[in-house]
Amino acid sequence: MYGSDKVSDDLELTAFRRAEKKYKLYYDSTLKNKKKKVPREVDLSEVLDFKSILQSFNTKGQIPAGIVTLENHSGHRLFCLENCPGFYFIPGALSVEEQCKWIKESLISFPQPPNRTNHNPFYGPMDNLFVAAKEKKVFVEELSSSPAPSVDSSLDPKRWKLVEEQEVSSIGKSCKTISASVLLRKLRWSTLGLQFEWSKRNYDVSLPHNKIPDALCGLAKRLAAPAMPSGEEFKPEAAIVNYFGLGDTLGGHLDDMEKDWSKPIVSLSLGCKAIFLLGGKCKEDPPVAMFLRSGDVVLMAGEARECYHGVPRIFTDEENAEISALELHFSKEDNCFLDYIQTSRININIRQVF
Ligand SMILES: O=C(O)CCC(=O)C(=O)O
Ligand SMILES: [Fe+2]
Repeated sequence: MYGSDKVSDDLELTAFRRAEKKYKLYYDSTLKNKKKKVPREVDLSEVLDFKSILQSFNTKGQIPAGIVTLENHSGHRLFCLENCPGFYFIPGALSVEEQCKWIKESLISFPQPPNRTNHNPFYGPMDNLFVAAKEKKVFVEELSSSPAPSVDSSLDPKRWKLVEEQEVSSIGKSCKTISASVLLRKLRWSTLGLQFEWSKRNYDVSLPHNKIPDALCGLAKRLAAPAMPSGEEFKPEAAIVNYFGLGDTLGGHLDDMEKDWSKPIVSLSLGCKAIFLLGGKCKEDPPVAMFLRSGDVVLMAGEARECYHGVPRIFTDEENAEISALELHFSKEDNCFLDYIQTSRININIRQVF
């Protein structure tokens, strides 16, 4: 494509789409670097950095124009944007211990049935994916003529059996196999509490579900408090856990399937640093880009719930991922968590549905 065509093509895109393109991971393929993929350089100078805003507020009492700050009951500093009422950013709201706890839960217990994941339609409800990946197990398709009825009626009735790596060679070549570690890498979401049905873009209350775990419920209630209508307590009824690997993005969208938009969405960031885009009520409005680091929390309530938002980029390189505290913590534990989080980001967003 000629340069001039590219410019006019870009002008036809919405401002939100242009920002997504600006920050997305692309690789430069120069002749010299045919073998090694080199990420294209991106100008990050316009990305809001609440960590440094917090630092300069704490040291010099300075705050950039258009940003206001307040303190919550646990002494955390919150930042709001003057032109986006209902948006709150709490840098470093979660301690390293809390971050590690929620990373582990996101990998071990949140993808467990009856919670559903992006793997359900193909593989059916899947137990202990993380442990299976750690033990290098392999899923083998069972070629049964009378498959057991599955919990989720939309599922492909094929059933998958977990076997040890060594057993694979003794299984007929006609059976499909896939290693648990590949499936763990391909885990993109799990849903907790009331189950969100992506195909219908709605909650399907008839699907079996567990309540949001008490500890997550308590955390969400505490974090949500500053964004709640006065005198009301947040009721966490559903959560979506997003798993991002290098190159994964979350396109611009609105979360509009909950009944009462005065209630916030409580969004926790874990693992590698990301860029978050907060746009306006239409995609033509230019979005604000900001960094989301492990431990940051975002609340979106009221008008902010009507704003397009998305995640065009995560950073997994040593300099930009900013996960050294997590690495230190996990290096004393199981290597599997360390391996996973070094190239991943997890987002848990908690919602009141009714
Ligand atoms: O990953 C994030 O920070 C945002 C997630 C989000 O917007 C969503 O799941 O609706
Ligand atoms: Fe969202």
